[in-house]
Amino acid sequence: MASQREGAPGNPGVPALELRSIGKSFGNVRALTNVSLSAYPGEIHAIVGDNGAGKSTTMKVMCGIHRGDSGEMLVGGNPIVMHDPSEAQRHGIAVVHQDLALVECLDIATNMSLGAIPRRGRFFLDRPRMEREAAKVLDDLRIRVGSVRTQIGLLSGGERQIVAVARAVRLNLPIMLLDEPTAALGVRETAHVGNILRDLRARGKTILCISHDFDFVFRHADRITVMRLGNSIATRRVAETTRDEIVGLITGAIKGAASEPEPLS
Ligand SMILES: Nc1ncnc2c1ncn2[C@@H]1O[C@H](COP(=O)(O)OP(=O)(O)OP(=O)(O)O)[C@@H](O)[C@H]1O
Repeated sequence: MASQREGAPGNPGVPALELRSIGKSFGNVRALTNVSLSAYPGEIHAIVGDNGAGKSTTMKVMCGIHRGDSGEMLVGGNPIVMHDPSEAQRHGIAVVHQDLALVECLDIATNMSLGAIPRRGRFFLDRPRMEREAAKVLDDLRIRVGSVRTQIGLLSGGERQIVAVARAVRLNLPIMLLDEPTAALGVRETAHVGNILRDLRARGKTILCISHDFDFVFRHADRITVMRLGNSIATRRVAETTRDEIVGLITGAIKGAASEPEPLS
């Protein structure tokens, strides 16, 4: 059995989440040919690539929306098969989707509880607890979006994005997947999300994050996996690569190698 020390930040140990040679087609469209990556506890792992490279499809495989046609997914070293996205939480995976998946006509507290609604007895919604828990998570993350009774539809794009991140944080699961978490954010909010992810990393969580935002990736990520034409072609430590190298890998100007460095030295 893996010791606690193995999972600690700075020690490679067992990957929290691993993809091995995942392939996925939609009819005649080969979205993924061969995607392999390993993300470790205490790591922020960015996934980058050009439009259509297969990043979102990879994310959807990792959260149970799609199943690979080939290959394997492992959580904590154990192979898993998800039949439905609702199974992701059971495997310790929280997700922030690109479309945020928030319900506009519901308030912040309810949205933050979706998927894990606090109840009194079997049937009754525990509204006070729901509001208390949502307010505490927002407060802990120093997120100021007004009352938790505010309807999501009244929030700005950036505020919604932050609420979606807070909802995933509230689940307190070991693995967090984020698809373009800073897409709608200004400079200050982007820095805030970066700090939230760093806090989670310090608590030993595994963060996998699709991003086009190189500033964000180079400031916050530990490693970067580059995808190209449905393949994971390279994984680099941020400390040991450059933007030029990553751009070269994305565009094909630099050929990827099969080798994958261990997470942190
Ligand atoms: N449900 C689907 N049905 C058919 N083709 C799909 C489907 N989902 C993705 N694809 C195709 O798979 C390929 C990879 O798409 P994917 O969305 O994973 O790329 P991406 O790297 O996330 O791109 P972007 O940065 O533009 O979001 C594309 O050719 C896309 O058209």
